[in-house]
Amino acid sequence: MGKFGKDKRDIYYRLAKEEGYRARSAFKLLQIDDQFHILNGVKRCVDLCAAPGSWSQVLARRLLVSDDKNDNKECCKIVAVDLQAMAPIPGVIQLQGDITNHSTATAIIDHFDGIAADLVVCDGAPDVTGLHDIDTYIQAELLLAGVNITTHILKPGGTFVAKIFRGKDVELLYSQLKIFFDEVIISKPRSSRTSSIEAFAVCRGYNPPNQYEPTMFNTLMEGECQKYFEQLDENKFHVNRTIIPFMACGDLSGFDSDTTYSLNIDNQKDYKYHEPNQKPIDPPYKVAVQLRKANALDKPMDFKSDSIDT
Ligand SMILES: C[S@@+](CC[C@H](N)C(=O)[O-])C[C@H]1O[C@@H](n2cnc3c(N)ncnc32)[C@H](O)[C@@H]1O
Repeated sequence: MGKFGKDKRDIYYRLAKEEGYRARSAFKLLQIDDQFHILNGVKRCVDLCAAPGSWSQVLARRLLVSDDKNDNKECCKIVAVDLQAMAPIPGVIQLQGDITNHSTATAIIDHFDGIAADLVVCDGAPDVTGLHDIDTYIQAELLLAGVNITTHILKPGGTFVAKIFRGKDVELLYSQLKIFFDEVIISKPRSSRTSSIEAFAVCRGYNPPNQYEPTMFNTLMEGECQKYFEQLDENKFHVNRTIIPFMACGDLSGFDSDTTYSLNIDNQKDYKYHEPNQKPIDPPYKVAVQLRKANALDKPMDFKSDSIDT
C-alpha cells in the first residue's frame, strides 16, 4: 500500500491531518460533544490518558476560544495526563503520570487550586495484545482506574466520559458506573469503526454513594471494595443487570469510518497529501522499531488489531 492508501481507507485519519489534529480520535470527542453538549459551561476539565493529544486539542479549541458568546478564556483550565510524554498544546497543562496513582489525583487538584473539575474525559487504552478477552479485561481495569481517580477530582453533578470495550461482561461495568452517576449512556460515535468493540460511556450527574470516601483501590470490582459498598448504601449498590441506553452519535449522513472514499471526495475537494501533525515523541514501541530497522528482530511483528479502534 502506498503513502496515500491509509488516506483512502480511513477518512477520519485523513481529515484529522487536514484539520490539524494529532489523531483521528479527535472526531470521536467532537461527535460526542455535538450530541451530548458535554463541554457546555465547563471551566475545569481533565483529559486522562491524553497522548498524543487530539482530545486535548478538541478541548482547547472548544473551551479556550474567546468570542462574544464564550468568555471562558480567562478561567478555563485543562489538565492532560498520560504515562507517555506529549508534545505541548497551548493552553493545556500537562502531567506525565499514571492514572492509578494517588499522587496523580493530588497533582491534578493542585492545578485547580483545590477546586474539583466539571468534566473528566478518559480515552485510556492499554497496549493491545490482539487477544480479545485479555484486551477487554485490561481495558475494563483501566476504565475502573479512570473512575477511581475521577472520584477524587470530579465535582458533584459533574460529567465523566470514558472509552469502554463492549466485551461479554460489560454489564458489570455499567452497574459500577451507575453507582456513581445518575445517568449513564453508551454512545458509539460515527468515527469509531463499526468493527471495533469500542464505545464511550457518557456518565452525567456525579453522585457517589452516601459516605463514600474516594480510595485508590486498584479495582472497584474486587471483593473488599465490593463489601465496602454494600455496607455503605444498600439501596444504591446493585450489581444486578442494568439496562443502559445505547446511542449512535455523529452525523449519520456524514462520513462512515468503515468506508473507503476516493481521494477527491465527491470531486469537490482537491486532494493534497498531509504528513501526520505530531509524531509520537517517545512511544513504547520505539525500541521495536529500532530493532526492526537493524534487522535484529527474529521475525516481523504485526502490531495491527482489527478489533480495536484508535
Ligand atoms: C488511545 S490513546 C489516547 C488517545 C488520545 N485520547 C488522543 O486523542 O490523542 C490511549 C492512551 O492511554 C494511555 N494510558 C494507558 N494506561 C495509562 C495509565 N495507567 N495512566 C496514564 N495513561 C495511560 C497510553 O499511554 C495512551 O497514550
